Amino acid sequence: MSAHIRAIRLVNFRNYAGATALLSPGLNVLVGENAQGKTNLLEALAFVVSGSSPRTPNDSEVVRWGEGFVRVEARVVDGGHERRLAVGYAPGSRKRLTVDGAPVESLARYAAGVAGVRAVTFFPDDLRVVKGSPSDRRSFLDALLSSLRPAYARAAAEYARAVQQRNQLLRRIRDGLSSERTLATWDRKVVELGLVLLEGRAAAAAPLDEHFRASMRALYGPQKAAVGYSYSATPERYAQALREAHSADIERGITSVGPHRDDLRILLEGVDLTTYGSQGQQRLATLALKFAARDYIRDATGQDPVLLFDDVMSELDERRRDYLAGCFLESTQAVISTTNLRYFEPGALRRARVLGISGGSISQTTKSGVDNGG
Ligand SMILES: Nc1ncnc2c1ncn2[C@@H]1O[C@H](COP(=O)(O)OP(=O)(O)OP(=O)(O)O)[C@@H](O)[C@H]1O
Repeated sequence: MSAHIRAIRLVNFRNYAGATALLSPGLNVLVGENAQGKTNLLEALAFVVSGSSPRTPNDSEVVRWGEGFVRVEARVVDGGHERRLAVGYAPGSRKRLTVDGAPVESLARYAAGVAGVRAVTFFPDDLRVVKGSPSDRRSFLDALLSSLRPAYARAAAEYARAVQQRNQLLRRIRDGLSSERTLATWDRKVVELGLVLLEGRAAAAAPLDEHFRASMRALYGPQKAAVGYSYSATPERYAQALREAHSADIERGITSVGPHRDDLRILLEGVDLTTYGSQGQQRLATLALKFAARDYIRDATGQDPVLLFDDVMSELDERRRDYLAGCFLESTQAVISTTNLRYFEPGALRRARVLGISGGSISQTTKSGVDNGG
């Protein structure tokens, strides 16, 4: 069986001064009124599993206002084995990541599942993956691939820096401060790193498409859905395309070709959902992409990631809600927030662990069903 989170402790995490929650395998429901801390608890679960927040690149934001540090601990059960994870951060110092008390020096390694557990998250902002800009879709792909391979995460970070430096050089050439001959060195570096990204993304494209189609069939309907990678230059043509763009790039002062210009196209019956999708279609396609990510991780690792989904039920019709509740119940572990328990049918709730969230505290309600959790 795949790993699941048995318990989490939050200290100074957003609106939580100090709180503990026990979780079960299968479905866990966080219920509470608006602005009580449901989203923050889901974020804390992702924070302790991956070492950073999926909602903000700025760690200081998760530190409770007026406090000097944040700490989140979790106990993860993997087969018969239990691991203790902890992420601590004080603004101005390095983030501290530990597994069973031993420091993990590299965030990329921690994020790529060193602790034996991964998460797929859904926050309302994630609708951007479908309706937002190409960079939102690239971030989705990069986060997924980084959660599987620290080498990919490192290449993505180095590639972004290399492109920035190349752009600076382009502007210097344009302003007559450097010679065009100096570009060749940067082209080589950019291509070397860019190819790591292109090859990783290309290898993921077909399985993601297959999983996305299957999820859309179940969530949306029989219409043909597809997700496809759209290149500014294919891996084979990349180096040449970069060379051919030299004079245009110098004129504009930006690198116009490479994985930082690519996109993921999300289609339903051939129609681009980014441009033409209805709200409901965009929402279901976002969810289907998240399930596709789950399936991709499962194929790659043999382990089910934990699903952390914020307020997914409210905008869906009853049939789709019931279908989703079934998926969550069958997951290794799903933690789902809601303002209203009526979005779950009674049979599903009986098999779920329900946690009440109010004003930054968590009340543990009992769970009749799969196990008694603790
Ligand atoms: N760093 C922080 N320190 C203290 N409080 C914070 C911090 N960041 C956010 N908050 C507060 O936490 C509260 C709870 O937010 P959260 O998004 O978790 O609510 P929620 O229960 O998911 O509500 P909703 O149902 O409206 O989405 C908000 O009032 C927010 O202002």
